[in-house]
Amino acid sequence: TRTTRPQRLLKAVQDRAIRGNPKSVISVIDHYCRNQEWAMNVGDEKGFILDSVVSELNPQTVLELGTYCGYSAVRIGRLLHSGARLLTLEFNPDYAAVAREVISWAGLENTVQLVEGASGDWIPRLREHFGIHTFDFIFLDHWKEGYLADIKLLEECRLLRKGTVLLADNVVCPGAPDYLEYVRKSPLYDSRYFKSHLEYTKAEDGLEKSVYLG
Ligand SMILES: CCc1ncnc2c1ncn2[C@@H]1O[C@H](/C=C/CNC(=O)c2cc(-c3ccc(F)cc3)cc(O)c2O)[C@@H](O)[C@H]1O
Ligand SMILES: [Mg+2]
Repeated sequence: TRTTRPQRLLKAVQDRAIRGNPKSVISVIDHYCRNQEWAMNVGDEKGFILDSVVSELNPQTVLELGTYCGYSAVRIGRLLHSGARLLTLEFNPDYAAVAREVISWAGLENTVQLVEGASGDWIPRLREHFGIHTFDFIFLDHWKEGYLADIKLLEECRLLRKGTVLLADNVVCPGAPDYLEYVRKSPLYDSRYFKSHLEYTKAEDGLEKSVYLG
């Protein structure tokens, strides 16, 4: 049977990237997705904005919603300092299997932990299961209609603290209108839009950065 898109992306990483070198894993995926087969990674242009937010914050505890092939987990994980941890949630077992390989090829298996399952099931259990108190940084890149429910659940579970930064991908394309309205109207957040482009294309897209005011 045919391979899947994520499996073909993984093969490109294994064939072309240098083991243990996150930078080469990132550039191989970007080159492959720009020149051979598009995939819904945050990509290099929005990825540069993601890098600057993470580098400025220097977070110790990070949560990612929606691992897919692990591109943004590698992007974020490579910037974390020793002792810092990224938990990434992915409910599709096939995507999770590919992402584990990509994360391992980048040599980030001790920094990035992939947890298989639905965000709504796992968020209420993160404290007791992983000893997490609160998150410093959260990257939202899963189903766009799930963003709003998950940010409210994170509030309810008290996993946000004064200054927690949430960064949401695709707030223009495909769009997350209910999430945008919420974070921009709520007095709990200080929100701003970083205009960019949809990965590997000229279409507009952007990231919404929201700081929880607590
Ligand atoms: C149940 C909660 C829950 N819990 C845990 N994991 C979950 C989950 N819900 C989903 N997942 C996983 O997350 C990833 C989904 C990501 C969804 N992303 C886009 O749809 C998207 C689309 C475009 C675009 C496509 C086509 C265009 F023409 C334009 C733009 C561009 C982008 O950057 C995009 O991120 C997959 O791995 C899911 O298995
Ligand atoms: Mg995305």
